[in-house]
Amino acid sequence: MNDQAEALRHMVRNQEMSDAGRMTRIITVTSGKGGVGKSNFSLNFAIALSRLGKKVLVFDADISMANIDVLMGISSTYNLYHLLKQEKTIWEIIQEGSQGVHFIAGGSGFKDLLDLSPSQLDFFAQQIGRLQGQYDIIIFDTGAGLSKETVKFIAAAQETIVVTTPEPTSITDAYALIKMVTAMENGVNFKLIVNRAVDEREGKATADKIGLVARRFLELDIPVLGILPDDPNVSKAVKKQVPFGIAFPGTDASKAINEIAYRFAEVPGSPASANSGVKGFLQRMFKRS
Ligand SMILES: Nc1ncnc2c1ncn2[C@@H]1O[C@H](COP(=O)(O)OP(=O)(O)OP(=O)(O)O)[C@@H](O)[C@H]1O
Repeated sequence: MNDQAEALRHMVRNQEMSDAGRMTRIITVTSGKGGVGKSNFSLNFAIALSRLGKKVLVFDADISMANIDVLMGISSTYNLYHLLKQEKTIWEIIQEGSQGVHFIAGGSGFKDLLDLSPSQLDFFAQQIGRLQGQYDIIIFDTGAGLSKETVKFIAAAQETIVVTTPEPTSITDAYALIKMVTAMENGVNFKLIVNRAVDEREGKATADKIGLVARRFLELDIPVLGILPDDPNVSKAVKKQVPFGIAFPGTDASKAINEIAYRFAEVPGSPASANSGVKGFLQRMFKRS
């Protein structure tokens, strides 16, 4: 086991007593179209929440195109692949990233998380179960589009954030994703992030387009969690491999994400029940469909 994993394991164990009652809020971040800024949002949202004193874990659940570690310029020795192969425990694949945010790097090599053998699935569920009470917020950053496993993450999470840009292709794909998930799963709690808006007006118009059709054809209300501006410093930060919230704390995108995190943290998640937290997540993730 590497030193960092050892240190994390001890840290988490030491906190087990005091944190046992923590109710973890589980969020899935997804998008219909690729390249809309989902991973940048997930990571910088986690950093902003961490600055507000929340203990956050980002789980890179994009099995084919994982890149949360790349966005932070951290090379990961162990990742999701090693957990799924039962080679490492959950504590051995959790790493500490920027601003104290913990993360699990995505692994490649698995076509589908749900094509695991029963013993691999058992191990996975048991290891995820160990996260119970350890974090305030766990963010699952999924791949774009609608794979079988993304649907499972969406169905299992308490809240699903759909990221879109104002481009018509992105809007169409975001709505298609919401529509397809709604046809398969009941009661998904969607929220919308409009990324790369040239101004507030364009952001609101984008949200209205999705909100209107969702209300009319799906009878769904999709609240807007926030609007992020198109900001050249985001791309500069990506090239530097430093999250934009850290590389450019005063830039427009950072200010917007801090506000979004503040509002998000203010509003409690669903009330605590047997179905919330990690336990509820696992029950929904592995329920027979
Ligand atoms: N608010 C923004 N302003 C300007 N550029 C942005 C913004 N958000 C994202 N980008 C640009 O879009 C690129 C893609 O972002 P990101 O990798 O987060 O998208 P993604 O949706 O996670 O992609 P994938 O579908 O491949 O997982 C970034 O490298 C950055 O250059």
